[in-house]
Formats: sequence, structure tokens, C-alpha cells
Amino acid sequence: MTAMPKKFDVIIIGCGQAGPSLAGRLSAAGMSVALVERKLVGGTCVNTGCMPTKAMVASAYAAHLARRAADYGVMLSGPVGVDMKAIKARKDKVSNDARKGLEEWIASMPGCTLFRGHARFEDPHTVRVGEELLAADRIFLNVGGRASVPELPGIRDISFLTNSSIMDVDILPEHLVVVGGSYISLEFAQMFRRFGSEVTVIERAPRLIGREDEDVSSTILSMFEKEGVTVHLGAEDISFERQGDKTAVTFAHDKKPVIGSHVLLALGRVPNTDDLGLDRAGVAVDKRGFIEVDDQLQTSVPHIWAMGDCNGKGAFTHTSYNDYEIVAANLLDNDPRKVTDRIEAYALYTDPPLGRAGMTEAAVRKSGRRALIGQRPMTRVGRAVEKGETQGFMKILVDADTGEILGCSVLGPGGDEAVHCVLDLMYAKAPVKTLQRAVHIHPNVAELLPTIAQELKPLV
Ligand SMILES: Cc1cc2nc3c(=O)[nH]c(=O)nc-3n(C[C@H](O)[C@H](O)[C@H](O)COP(=O)(O)OP(=O)(O)OC[C@H]3O[C@@H](n4cnc5c(N)ncnc54)[C@H](O)[C@@H]3O)c2cc1C
Ligand SMILES: NC(=O)c1ccc[n+]([C@@H]2O[C@H](COP(=O)([O-])OP(=O)(O)OC[C@H]3O[C@@H](n4cnc5c(N)ncnc54)[C@H](O)[C@@H]3O)[C@@H](O)[C@H]2O)c1
Repeated sequence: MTAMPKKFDVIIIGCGQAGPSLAGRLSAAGMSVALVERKLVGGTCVNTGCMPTKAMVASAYAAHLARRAADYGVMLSGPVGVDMKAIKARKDKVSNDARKGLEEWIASMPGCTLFRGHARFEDPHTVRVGEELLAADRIFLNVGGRASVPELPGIRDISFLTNSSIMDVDILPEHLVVVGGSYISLEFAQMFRRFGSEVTVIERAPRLIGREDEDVSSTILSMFEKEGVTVHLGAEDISFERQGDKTAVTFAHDKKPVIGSHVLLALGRVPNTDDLGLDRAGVAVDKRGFIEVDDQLQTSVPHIWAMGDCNGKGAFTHTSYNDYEIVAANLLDNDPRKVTDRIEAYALYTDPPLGRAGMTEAAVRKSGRRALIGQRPMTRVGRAVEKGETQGFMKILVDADTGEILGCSVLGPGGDEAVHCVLDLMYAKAPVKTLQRAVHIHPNVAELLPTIAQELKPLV
């Protein structure tokens, strides 16, 4: 005899950056909520993504600055070394504290039950978690993604790291080979170089971080080369071979393999939608496995919504959280918020970091519109000079006919923070004149944003 399902008002699958907050809103509105998590509450951001990596980036920055101490007239009595066990312990504490806080919050939600286990649809209203069957009128998916591990030649014969397994590393890799040259790669490559590893980045495309403008890619390449990271670009046909406790990584244009003690795969992310039983619920996915949603995050099945990385509309913590806000506003607040209200924005946490809002220069050029550009290298930004951190630049793009701010990139110290003053103006739909007349605080990297907005030139 089949067990009767436990009935809830809603089921939320996945405790990433949208699920717990939605559980909080719905349970506060008096609904009974089943929240299901198969691994760690907090998902990627808290356990294997943003929080631990930024904690490690902070350790790497400290090591780097200590090595540069003499540049600032500060004398250290011996060479700078790192204690990888202490770095890992610090990183673990940051993650564990955040996860514990989240678990306590979930436990305090009235009417919310946390089920531990893998959830899979039995039918459009019923979900199985181990031996339990749960049923609800409305179901929300926040299942996130995982590192992509393509079937590259030899990959199954070697041991490799991903962003998840590298979290357990508490030794200094002798030579870390990072495959892929984009966001995840660059953050790990720079930090391990600063910890003291030899680091090689191998990227198939002709430049690093190919979704960014060419000037961003080339500046980051020169930053990395200055720090002693070896970068191979245009690396087609990569293959792997075990050589004792080392790995030989070969790619076509370079016949001599790179021999690494450790290999990190940073080759993109795939959504966790292949083992959810979506076909039993009738939920449509695209050819890459992302759940198809409309502008208010409803799937092809009207009582099922998908939030966060699994819907392919964003790949960041803030986009996942915004998905929760959109769903909650539509369901509870009679406020028709939608995904297309969102302006693309994110940061890359290399040092210096890249803060990005809106369109790249390449995207503006491609759009064919008449545009203006203002730019300045960090060597001409007082705060960067005072800090002795003059790598990078900032630039802003403006529609020549309407004065609309189209995009901004700040690659430089505090670039991840400074870009927000442009992002907020874009949300306010303020014309560039507002930025030109804003009086910013001296001395700051953001102080020069009004200046570059006053020095706009045609984008040719
Ligand atoms: C190394 C790295 C660094 C990053 N750095 C940044 C950054 O600095 N800034 C930024 O904005 N973003 C960053 N990101 C991206 C960010 O982590 C994600 O976009 C963010 O976590 C949003 O994820 P989510 O809410 O979609 O789901 P996730 O956080 O991935 O959570 C999904 C959860 O669902 C669970 N789950 C999956 N399937 C099932 C199932 N069938 N049953 C039960 N539970 C299930 C999973 O165990 C997981 O806990 C980074 C990512 C990585 C990998
Ligand atoms: N700071 C942040 O916000 C942050 C940090 C890290 C990750 N993330 C998120 O994680 C997502 C995934 O990041 P990612 O860097 O893993 O993926 P990505 O998709 O951005 O980049 C993958 C890279 O691997 C390269 N590649 C693919 N196959 C290859 C091969 N066979 N040999 C060599 N190179 C190959 C690609 O050309 C590409 O440059 C990002 O889109 C981002 O949203 C965000």
C-alpha cells in the first residue's frame, strides 16, 4: 500500500539563496511549508561559493600586502609564509557561522518543516524525499547548480578538484593547474598564487574572461603575469594523463604538457535539474537543462516556480535573492515585480576587483546606438595612487541621444563597491547629468566617476 503524502500549503526544494527567505515570508503569512535540502543549508554561496572564496581571497590579500610591506615603509623581520590549515579554519568558520545562523532562522519559522534528503517529483503535486511523500498546491524550486565536469580525454583517470572539493584542501598545492579562465578560475588562481603555489591557467578561448571587454581581459592578464601566474590561451583539445602522483595536462598548441600536482576544473556550471523528476511534473527545461520560466518565474506548470541559478536567468547570489523577492511580491504583495526590471550587475573578486553594471562596451557597440564613453586609468585616481594599487581603470558608457547611462566597469581598488553609485542611478533612470553634478567624497575611487562622466567622448 502506498503511504499517504504529508500535505503542506507549499513545498520548497533547495535551501539556496531564495528558498529560505521565501519560506520565511510564506510561513509568516500563515502557510505550512515543507523545505527540502539534500546537503548543506545555504547551498553554494554559503558553503562552496561566495562566502568561503571571499574569505580565502581576504587571506590571500593579507599575504600579498605583507609581501609588499616594504613598498609602504613597513619592515617585516622574516619572509612571509602562510598556514593553510589556519586559512581553511578561518574560511570554515565564516561558512559554518553563516550556515548555523540560517539553520536557526529556519528552525524559528512557524509552520516550516525542514526535510533532509534528495527531493524528486512523483507527480505534479507530489514530491518524494527518501521514504516520505510530500504534497502541496504550490511548489518552488531553488535547486541551484554544480561544477560542470565535461568528458574531456583522460579526465576519469586523474583526480581533480572543483569549487566544492577545493574547500577541503588544507595543504599548499605545489603546482595548481586551473582549467578554464573565467570567474571561478581567476579568483582561485590568484589566491593560490598568493598563498605560494605555482599556478598555471589554461583557457580554450583566445582571452581570459571572454564575456568582459577586451581591455578588462588584457589588464587582468597582465596583473596575473606580474604576480607570476602562467596563462595559456587558445588551448584547444585539452587532455589529461596521470603521471605518478602528478597530472600531465596537454593541449594542442603546446606539445610540452604542463605537469601539475593538483588540477582545478573551472569550466562553468550545470543546473541541478537532471535528477529532480521534472518530466513527471511536466516542467519544461531548455537544452542546457535550465528550467524555463516566465518574467515572474512561473514554470510551464502554473503551480510550480523556479528561482536562482536553476532557471538560467542569473548566476549570482543577488539574482537568486531577487528571484525570491519577485515571487514573494507577486504572491503576497499584489506587486507585479519581474525579472526584466533587473539590471545586470556583478563583481569579480580578483585583487583589484572588477565591478560591473549594465552593458559592456562591446555590447553597446553591437547595439549600434550612438554612444559616449568616459574613462580613466587607476594611475590617475588619487585614492588608488595613495594606496599603491594603481592597476586597472574605470569607464562609463552613455547613450548619446538620451543621456541614459548604459553601463559601467570599475576595475581597481574598491571597484566592487564603487560601481554601485552608477548602478543606483541606472535604477533611478537618472540621466548622466545627475552623475556629472554629484559631489563625491574625496579621496575615493568613486570620486572620479562624476569626472569621467564630464569628460565623455564619442564611442568610435
Ligand atoms: C566558487 C564560486 C564563487 C562564487 N562567488 C560568487 C560571488 O562572489 N557573488 C555572487 O553573487 N555569486 C557567486 N557565485 C554564484 C552563487 O554562489 C550562486 O549564484 C548562488 O549560490 C545562488 O544559488 P541558488 O540560490 O540558485 O542555489 P544554490 O545556492 O546552489 O543552492 C541550491 C541548493 O539546493 C539543494 N538541492 C539541489 N537539488 C536538490 C534536490 N533534488 N533535493 C533537495 N535539495 C536539492 C542543493 O544541495 C543546494 O543546497 C559563486 C559560485 C561559485 C561556485
Ligand atoms: N564573483 C562572482 O560573482 C562569481 C565568482 C565565481 C563564479 N561565479 C558564477 O559562477 C559561474 C560559473 O563560473 P565559471 O568561471 O566556472 O564558468 P564560465 O562559464 O564563466 O567559464 C568557463 C570557462 O572555461 C573555458 N573552457 C570551457 N571548456 C574548456 C576546455 N575544454 N579547456 C579550456 N577551457 C575551457 C571557457 O572558455 C570559459 O572561459 C559564473 O557565470 C558566475 O555567475 C560568480
